[in-house]
Amino acid sequence: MRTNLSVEEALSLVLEGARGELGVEELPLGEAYGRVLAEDLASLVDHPDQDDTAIDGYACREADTLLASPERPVRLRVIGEAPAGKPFLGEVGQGEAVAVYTGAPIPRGADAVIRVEDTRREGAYVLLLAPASPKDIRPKGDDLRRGEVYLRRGDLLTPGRLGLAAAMGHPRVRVYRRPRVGILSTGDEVVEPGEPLPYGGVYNSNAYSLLGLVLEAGGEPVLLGKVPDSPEAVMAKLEEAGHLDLLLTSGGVSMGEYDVVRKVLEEKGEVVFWKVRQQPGGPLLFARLGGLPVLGLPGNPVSSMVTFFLYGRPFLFRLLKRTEPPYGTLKARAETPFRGAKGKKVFRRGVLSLAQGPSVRTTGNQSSGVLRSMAFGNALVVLPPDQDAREGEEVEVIPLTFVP
Ligand SMILES: Nc1nc2c(c(=O)[nH]1)N[C@H]1C(S)=C(S)[C@@H](COP(=O)(O)OP(=O)(O)OC[C@H]3O[C@@H](n4cnc5c(N)ncnc54)[C@H](O)[C@@H]3O)O[C@H]1N2
Ligand code: MOO
Ligand SMILES: [Mg+2]
Repeated sequence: MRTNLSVEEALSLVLEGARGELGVEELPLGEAYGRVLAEDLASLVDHPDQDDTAIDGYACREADTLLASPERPVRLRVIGEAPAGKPFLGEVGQGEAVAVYTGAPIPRGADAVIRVEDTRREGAYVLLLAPASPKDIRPKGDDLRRGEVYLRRGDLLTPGRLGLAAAMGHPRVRVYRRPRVGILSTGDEVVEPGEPLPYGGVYNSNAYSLLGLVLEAGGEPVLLGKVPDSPEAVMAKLEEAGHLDLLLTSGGVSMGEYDVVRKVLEEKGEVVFWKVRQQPGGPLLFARLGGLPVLGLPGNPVSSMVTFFLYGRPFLFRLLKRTEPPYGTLKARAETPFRGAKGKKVFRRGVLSLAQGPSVRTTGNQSSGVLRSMAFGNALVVLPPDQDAREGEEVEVIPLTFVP
């Protein structure tokens, strides 16, 4: 078993463990929001499928209208109407115009449009008070070209991309099955919210913060409840989790006598590594139990969240072949000092603001037992080993919501 790894070594070992092919399912667009494409999508159509008008007005020949002005309007005969969806199928000749409505194809023979505000209707004629122009014509294929690929395998179906799949003409899409992620809390002291809190007890916050993080990463959380610090109970749960794509345990991976998760995995499974030179999350463990990858997250509420975010999220992104990285980093000005740690890479919790150019301030109490820092912080401030950051200095920040 390897121990005291750098963050980078630990992450590469976790990613090596993200093997295996997720299944694929085909869903109607209405059920595919937030899923990850398992196929490239090419457009079935040009969009717009014809040159069309961006404005309500009249389509005509530009050459007829060059001298039009309020003082000397140009008079054209209106030969038809083209509401969007009811194209005008005739041809526009010299001295003629067709009333067109936004989105309607430009009739044959016309090469310019004028907005209705710059015209005056007189019975079967229209007076143009200004020249017509091609600038308000949206050319065919301006958005999409038939046969061209716009969405790729691994793309997350965001609102715009779900709409784009529809604009391309796809009623159904093939997406990856959501990776199933078991969440198991451990510890005699852990109690479900709703139960009375015994002396020395703690409510099971890890299960729920991890549930949220798993959903955010595109996984399907499977709550496995909690087990007391008993090897048999832990082993039974590990077997129950055998068919999942990843198991997250929280607690029981530090030095204590009662840290059964580590002991069971050392005996029954293969521990890939234990302990990373980071804070929070130092006692992180990564193991395999048969085909089941297990991330043994530290029990402290901040540690379990930060270690899942830094290792579990990339693991799931790898399984989902995501085309975007699991998180980005950006430089920001430290508005408050941030303390580093000896020999460890540190992830302090901060509040990042982009308003006055990226700047970040501490959430306050940085104890890894203070979950508030993850409830009200929106970023991790990354400090290299043995380095502090003074106020005003530039620091590296990982936003907890993706900002490229
Ligand atoms: N002598 C040493 N002691 C500790 C070390 C060390 O290096 N030497 N490491 C510390 C660090 S760092 C961390 S992180 C913790 C991690 O320990 P465990 O993974 O064994 O976590 P537990 O001891 O089981 O619990 C830690 C803490 O978190 C609370 N907890 C546990 N599960 C939950 C849950 N589901 N929901 C909410 N809170 C939970 C638990 O009550 C403890 O307070 O070890 C340090 N010790
Ligand atoms: O690893 Mo711990 O998360 O610093 O308490
Ligand atoms: Mg412990």
